[in-house]
Amino acid sequence: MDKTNAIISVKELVKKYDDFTAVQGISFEVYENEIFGLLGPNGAGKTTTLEIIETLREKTSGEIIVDGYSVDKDANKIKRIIGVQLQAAGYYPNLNLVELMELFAGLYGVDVKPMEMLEKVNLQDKAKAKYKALSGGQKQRFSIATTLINSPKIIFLDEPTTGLDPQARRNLWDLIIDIRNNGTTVVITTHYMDEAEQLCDRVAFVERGEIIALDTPDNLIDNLINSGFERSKEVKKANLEDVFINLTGKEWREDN
Ligand SMILES: Nc1ncnc2c1ncn2[C@@H]1O[C@H](COP(=O)(O)OP(=O)(O)OP(=O)(O)O)[C@@H](O)[C@H]1O
Repeated sequence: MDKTNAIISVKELVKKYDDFTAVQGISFEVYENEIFGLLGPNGAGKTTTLEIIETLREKTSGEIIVDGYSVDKDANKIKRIIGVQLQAAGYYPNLNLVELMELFAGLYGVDVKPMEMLEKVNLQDKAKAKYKALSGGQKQRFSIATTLINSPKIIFLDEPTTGLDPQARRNLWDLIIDIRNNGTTVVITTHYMDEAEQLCDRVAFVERGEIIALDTPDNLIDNLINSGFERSKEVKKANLEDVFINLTGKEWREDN
């Protein structure tokens, strides 16, 4: 696995909404086959940046290359090699999961076996269930399965675990790691720092449209400690989430 081959290259990206500059000339690379996290406060510019890379939003200036293709010249080629989560509103609530998979496969013009796609995200038992009858975790897993329909080289996940219980989050982490291990690059945004620490090979912190740090979670934490940082409270060897998982188990559950 060549970790230093850039599959996404963003140079001096600027996005203005009228006179407000949401993205202020950021540059970064995402390496092939890594899980890359975009972190930062609400309104920092993460979704804007992702949607410009996904060719869904126009940039103001800058250069973006995705797997050798420029967003300016080859947006359609980029669309073919990426997977993007749809907003839930895009799912017809009265179709079952197999029917929805067939619909999406038709839209992409690819031939996939719906059951195989559902198996990838452990939803084979829900094949005949309607989307609206799924739990929050199952909905997220289904939407991740739809990103894989066109066998993409890169998938983009915008806050995929927001609102999920601890087990469902961990199941989703395992799933995302599996997807990476099978050769797909993953770009993810999250507001959960424990999640970024567990999941991401590298993270970029975005603040007011600028990248203020970019490194592996380990290096960022070590740098902070080396600068003399100490937590104000002694950290115990377990936290309340460990208690939750210990009490309720961490295996796949019917409803998460
Ligand atoms: N279509 C738009 N028109 C005007 N301003 C916008 C538009 N979309 C986003 N913005 C503004 O751009 C800034 C960045 O928004 P963006 O959604 O990219 O942030 P974010 O980092 O993804 O935030 P969150 O964590 O809340 O999802 C915000 O101030 C937002 O209000």
